[in-house]
Amino acid sequence: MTLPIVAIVGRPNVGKSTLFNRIAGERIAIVEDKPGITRDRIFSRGDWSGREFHLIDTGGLEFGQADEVTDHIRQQAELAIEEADVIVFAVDGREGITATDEEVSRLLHRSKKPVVLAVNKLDHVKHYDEMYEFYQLGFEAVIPLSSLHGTGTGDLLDQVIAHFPPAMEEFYDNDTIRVAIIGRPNVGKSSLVNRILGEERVIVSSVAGTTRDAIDTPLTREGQDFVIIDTAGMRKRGKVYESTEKYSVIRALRAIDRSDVAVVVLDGEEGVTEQDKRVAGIAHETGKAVLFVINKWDAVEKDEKTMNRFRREVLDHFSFMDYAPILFISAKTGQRVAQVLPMVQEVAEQHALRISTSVLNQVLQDAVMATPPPTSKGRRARFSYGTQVAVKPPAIVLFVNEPELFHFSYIRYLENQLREAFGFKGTPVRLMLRKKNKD
Ligand SMILES: Nc1nc2c(ncn2[C@@H]2O[C@H](COP(=O)(O)OP(=O)(O)OP(=O)(O)O)[C@@H](O)[C@H]2O)c(=O)[nH]1
Ligand SMILES: Nc1nc2c(ncn2[C@@H]2O[C@H](COP(=O)(O)OP(=O)(O)OP(=O)(O)O)[C@@H](O)[C@H]2O)c(=O)[nH]1
Repeated sequence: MTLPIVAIVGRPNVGKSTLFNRIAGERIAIVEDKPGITRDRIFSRGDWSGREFHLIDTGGLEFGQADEVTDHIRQQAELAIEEADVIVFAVDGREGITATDEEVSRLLHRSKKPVVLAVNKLDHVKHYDEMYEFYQLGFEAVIPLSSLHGTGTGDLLDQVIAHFPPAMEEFYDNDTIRVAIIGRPNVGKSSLVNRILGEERVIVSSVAGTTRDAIDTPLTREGQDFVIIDTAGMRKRGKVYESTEKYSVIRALRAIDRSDVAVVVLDGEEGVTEQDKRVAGIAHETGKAVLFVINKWDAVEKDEKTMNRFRREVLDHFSFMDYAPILFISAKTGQRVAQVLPMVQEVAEQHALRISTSVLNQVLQDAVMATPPPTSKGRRARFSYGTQVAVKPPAIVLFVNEPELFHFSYIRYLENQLREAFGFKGTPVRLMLRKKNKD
């Protein structure tokens, strides 16, 4: 399902980042616990009243050609207008309306996108009168709030989700493997898609795109249906933000949401960049199966150690995704491109793997026997049993006596034991601790 995108825009210092952190709050904290994940505090997920969404702080985006502050804000607003489903326009309730606020308002009005005006920095109810002036900007939803204290953000989110488009239906049946080809600009995504479609064993069906902003290509290979979710349809040539690398992350978000498997394309010539980490991190956090494809391998000067060196580089940067297989290919010459779809199929199967409770517990009991859980503060950690509660990705609940006695490193140990026994190649595995009630 495609999650709606909410973008926060506004001039500098009105409190966009503070508001972003407030809304993203808990999730950011959770994510930061995991070592190795880049947290740039520009993209996050939020949820409110059971509706999940992506949140973007456009203030954190860099725009190549912006010299003036107003240029910069205009570009943020344009990006929000293009990409967001709902725009949160933040202003400083203490300073009143500025010329820049008025200019942004005009742009937003012209776009006809739903806008919720967040009148920030009203830390006390007695300041709420300040908000009335902002009705002059012509937006219907005007919400007084304090991002600092967290007051008013609930009312803001009520308004935001009221403007969400209805949940979009997927047309593909459950057996169809949905593949997102993602990566930063110029790594060769389009070239790879074209190569795959040109493969002998692939039958491309002619069904047109099924959602409003992605071009989907359904195909069949040896009886297995796939759909390649291409982000090309979202490309708007000539826009200022086209040149910004972070823009491509927004494109990737949409595609990843709808996929089972994310094929993360890296440039073999250039190596791994921060941007790659951001894109791949999204696939990991959203629980998709992942396959790394190192493209342009034809252009890399190689000796017998090059492949291993690159593999190590990938592992260094993506230590939190060491489950993902790595393929070295050339979209240009076609080298190993024929292995991409079979590998996608393999990780998709692992992503949907269901382990019976009895088999699961044999493995877990053996693991606990071999290395018992730690003792801490004189209390002994005890594991009772585990059960798989979900697939895509596999999620396993571990019932224990005291969840807080189980450290990250021990959970990681159990995960490794499960991977050794069951594979789970290419898929994240979620392990969750629950306190077992005394019986
Ligand atoms: N009193 C008060 N101060 C706030 C509130 N929200 C943000 N601030 C302060 O305003 C300043 C700017 O906040 P930021 O969140 O960095 O603002 P921003 O809009 O992201 O700024 P840029 O990154 O420059 O675009 C900081 O000193 C915040 O602590 C609020 O609700 N009340
Ligand atoms: N040497 C070499 N060049 C490649 C290979 N694959 C793609 N390229 C080149 O890399 C450039 C970018 O390829 P695209 O397929 O357009 O890359 P993309 O990732 O779709 O780029 P965006 O549309 O900007 O997102 C082009 O000049 C391709 O010819 C490859 O396997 N080897």
